[in-house]
Amino acid sequence: MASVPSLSAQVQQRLDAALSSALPEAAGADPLLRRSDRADFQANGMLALAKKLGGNPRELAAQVTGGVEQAGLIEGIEVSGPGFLNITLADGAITRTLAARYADARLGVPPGADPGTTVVDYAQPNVAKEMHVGHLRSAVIGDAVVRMLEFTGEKVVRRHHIGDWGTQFGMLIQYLDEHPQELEHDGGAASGEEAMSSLNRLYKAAREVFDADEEFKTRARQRVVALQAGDPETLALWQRFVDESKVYFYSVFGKLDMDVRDEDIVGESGYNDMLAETCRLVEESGVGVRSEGALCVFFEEFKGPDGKPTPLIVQKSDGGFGYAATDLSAIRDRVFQLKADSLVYVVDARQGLHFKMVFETARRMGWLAEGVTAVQLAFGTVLGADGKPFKTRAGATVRLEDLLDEATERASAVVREKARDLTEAEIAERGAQVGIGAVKYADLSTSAARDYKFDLDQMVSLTGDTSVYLQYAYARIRSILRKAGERGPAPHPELALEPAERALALHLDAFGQVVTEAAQEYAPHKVAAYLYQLASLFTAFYDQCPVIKPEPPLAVAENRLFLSDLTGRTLHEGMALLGIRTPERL
Ligand SMILES: NC(=[NH2+])NCCC[C@H](N)C(=O)O
Repeated sequence: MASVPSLSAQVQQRLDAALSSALPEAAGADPLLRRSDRADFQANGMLALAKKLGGNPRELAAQVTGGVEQAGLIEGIEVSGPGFLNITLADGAITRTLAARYADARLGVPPGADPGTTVVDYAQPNVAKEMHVGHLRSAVIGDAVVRMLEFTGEKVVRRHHIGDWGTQFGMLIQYLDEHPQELEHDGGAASGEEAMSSLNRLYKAAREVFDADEEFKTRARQRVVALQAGDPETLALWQRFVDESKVYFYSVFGKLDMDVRDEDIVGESGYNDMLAETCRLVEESGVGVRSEGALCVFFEEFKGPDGKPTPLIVQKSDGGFGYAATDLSAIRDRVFQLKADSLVYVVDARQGLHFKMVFETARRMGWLAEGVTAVQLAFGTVLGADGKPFKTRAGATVRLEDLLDEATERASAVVREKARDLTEAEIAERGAQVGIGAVKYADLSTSAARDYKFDLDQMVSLTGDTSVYLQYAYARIRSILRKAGERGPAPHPELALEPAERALALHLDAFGQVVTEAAQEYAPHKVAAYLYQLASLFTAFYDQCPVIKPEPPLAVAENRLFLSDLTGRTLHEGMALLGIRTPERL
């Protein structure tokens, strides 16, 4: 079923028609329509237009006003101030539009007009290493971006570009070869925590031998060569590190309630076969030049942290390939094999220079040609309460699993306090949904580029801009609908709307536009801000407009139940786009 145009789209259409018949030369000009508290909508576009055409804005506004078709949609339209149009909608039109929305499973989010293929590079931890809060941000933001894009009809290819290749594996593999029992677990598969702690133990032990024993060092270096040459025995040992790490990754992603699929994990090693070719192309085209043996691309425009222009090193002087060669190869794969027209990299802002140089190199190579965009969705740093990068008291990186477990524990305490008739199992389940939701929402509700403070107390708070507040609003709506008994939700366009009903209804109308914009801009925080406002407007509505007690007339009750139900569904869908659960009861 086709989505119903929003009220603002309907008004826009009538204004466009009036504008082009009043002034054919102004056809297509943007009337700059927005929500307003003075009327329902305000259009400010006449000012700029009059300036451009050299007329009087108030006169132009009056002329357009006279030509707007009002029937069935607009109750009043008047010119105010220097030439604004204030537009009030007919109550019945508002309710009718939302009633059509009610029957639309997409809640007014239009399927993308021209869907393409987007590769989202996110949730990319490193093999044999602990995940940190930066990996959490990439996972949470990337997951929301994927969900939003998919909902708007875009074809999405997920890529978890894990760090699974490089010289550091020589030492680890050699050590494992000499101590094969190190990654063996009694009783089958290890838990994520066990997997990571054995990897940590192994890393430490290997490092110690590596630093103390020259002969081991030599053997470790030979292992790097064997790995790069594709020696089967060496590859098999390497694979054990990858598999062990995946047990750990999956357990963290599982706790985050994220579904990561094996086929989407294409780590650095996945581009190994392309590296030599990538370098050859870069060198032969002249885009890269040899400098002291290394293959470099130079830029006037990008300066390193020291203020001097830094080159992108595609191949080191010893012949080794690094991070950049892999990313350049990944671009070729994504553009030419996966046929992507958009590439999004959800990566820490501190890798900004790397991506600028990689994208510019790919542009010079013609790999990122017209019609293909590449952006880094750069995110800021997670800070501790002290405003410094988030660390434990002892200065160590915080273990992600501990963090998530603590969030769940705290949330369970909040749930238990409020719970009247929940079993322990239910409390644990809700605790996880609330706790993980809180961590995700805190991350998603600030724009990605900004740093934010990791403050669990604030995150699980019932008041303020938190996921718990939104989850409670949802659970409250579900409870109202259950309590309504015989009376059910039904729209009544014949009824006049109270101000709080009207404000809620007009906000509900905007969902499609907000989601479309947020998806296009890779900006989940816009959805979060929308939902917070929705929950706040619902609270005001529920305070001012009785739904169940004192019992309103049947039609009024049904109409309010209808607004409540649509609010609930919108909250549910919006939270789902952020990857956050909305339990039926809390
Ligand atoms: N295509 C990419 N370079 N993606 C980002 C990878 C992030 C890297 N593994 C890290 O932990 O920092």
